[in-house]
Amino acid sequence: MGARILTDIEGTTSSISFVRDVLFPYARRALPGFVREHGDEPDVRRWLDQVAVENGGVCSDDVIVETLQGWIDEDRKHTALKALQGMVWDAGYRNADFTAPLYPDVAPALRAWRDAGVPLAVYSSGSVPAQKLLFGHTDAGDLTGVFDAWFDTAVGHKRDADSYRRIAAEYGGNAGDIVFLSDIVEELDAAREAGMRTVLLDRRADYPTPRMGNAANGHTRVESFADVTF
Ligand SMILES: CSCCC(=O)C(=O)COP(=O)(O)O
Ligand SMILES: [Mg+2]
Repeated sequence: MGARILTDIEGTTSSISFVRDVLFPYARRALPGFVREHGDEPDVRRWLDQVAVENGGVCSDDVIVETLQGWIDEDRKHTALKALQGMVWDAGYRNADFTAPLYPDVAPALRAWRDAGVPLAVYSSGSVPAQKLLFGHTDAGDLTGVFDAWFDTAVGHKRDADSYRRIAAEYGGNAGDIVFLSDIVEELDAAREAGMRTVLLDRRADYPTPRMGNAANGHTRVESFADVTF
């Protein structure tokens, strides 16, 4: 079987600043109103209840919202936060409050790989619905159709090799056929431990100092999707 691509989002297909300076502040601002309006819906309540449990049990929605806002400030990759953020961003994309900028090399490469028959998948800490929203509203159009599979922290955390083993089992093929693209060395280390091939995206806009030598920890290093080979 040939190569299969698995890509991260933040720092890999889209800038860190889009996620930190646009998406996270939007979610932070919109969360109180969202919880007031939708907090009784079972699909929302179950995530709010998980946050309450982490807070030691029963607590008010105001406390839950403050907890979630604190987690946003810490960039915590908690599955409940990520699920709720995705629901909040839905309104932002639908109202055209923002679109998702991709690095300019990303859409052409994804389309070319797709046209060449290379399977494509996403693995992000953002929930699968949030991933689909982002790729459905990029500045290069709706790219959801290029992807064959989507993975989030339901398979486990991104620095844990077992997450990549689960992805390999679900995505199909051998782990060694999967090429994981990410800006985070610790994620690439975990993917390599699971047998995947790895490519470090080292984008100047996100990482002003090039990560050469030890800083790349043996992972193939590129600055653009145009330079990814497999
Ligand atoms: C699905 S877009 C939002 C990305 C996000 O919430 C996040 O935490 C970024 O994580 P990634 O694993 O893509 O670096
Ligand atoms: Mg990333």
